[in-house]
Amino acid sequence: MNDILAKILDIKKIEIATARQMRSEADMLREAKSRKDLRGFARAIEEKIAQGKPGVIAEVKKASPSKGVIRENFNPVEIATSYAAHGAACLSVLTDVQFFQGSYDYLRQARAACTLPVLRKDFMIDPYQIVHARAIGADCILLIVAALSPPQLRELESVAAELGMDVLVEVHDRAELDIALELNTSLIGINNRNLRTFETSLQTTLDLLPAVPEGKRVITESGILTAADVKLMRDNNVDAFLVGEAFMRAPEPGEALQELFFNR
Ligand SMILES: O=C(O)c1ccccc1NCC(=O)[C@H](O)[C@H](O)COP(=O)(O)O
Repeated sequence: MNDILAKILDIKKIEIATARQMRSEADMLREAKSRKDLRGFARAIEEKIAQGKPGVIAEVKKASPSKGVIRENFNPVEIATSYAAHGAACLSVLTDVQFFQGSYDYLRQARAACTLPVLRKDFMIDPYQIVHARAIGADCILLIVAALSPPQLRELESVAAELGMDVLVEVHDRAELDIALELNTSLIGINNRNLRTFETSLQTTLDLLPAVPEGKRVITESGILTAADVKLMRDNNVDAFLVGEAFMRAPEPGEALQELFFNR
């Protein structure tokens, strides 16, 4: 495993142990199960695509390991409202504090500001985090194949399913894709960014596409910056996108979304 991912996962283990001491899993589970406000994440993407539009997961991200601070003037409520007004299907909100300057409050605030389903974008390695994700309002969780063994993936997917949540499983190469295809989820995120080198190439999505069977929904992630990038993907029948930086660097993130995806 590469250094940055290993470092992130080591810190997650400490965070989870601390969180468990502060609040028991049983208590968190009660809160998660008491919420009756699930929003269908996969369904929202499919609805956009059924209308002939791209399904855009719009990211709420202040900073990242590869880019440092991306957006100084960071207001999750304004960003979420803007995304919702300009045709996003869903939100992705970074909750990792140390590496992405995210926060649980950002997720709560962004979700409360609109009616879009929300992905908790974090490094999930333990059932506690999934229960916590639902307790703070998330509708979907991310599972990164590079960070988890197949039994862990199955366990975490089943915890999410018990809570009614959707799962986005993320891959970067063919071996990871083969593992992801063993899961139940339809949402296959192909991350164009190599998390070891941070090199980003849309060719990653194009290379893996032929190996994805019917019935799975490919979401191309990372490095979508221009109209030409969107066209390349759509010309290859990729209709779902996860985009952060291109929107976060724009003065008005929702307008940037509309410009990139809908003013064609
Ligand atoms: O972006 C990073 O530096 C990074 C490093 C280590 C693990 C994950 C990382 N990024 C998370 C993402 O997947 C992106 O936030 C997401 O795909 C959006 O990408 P972009 O449109 O390029 O901001």
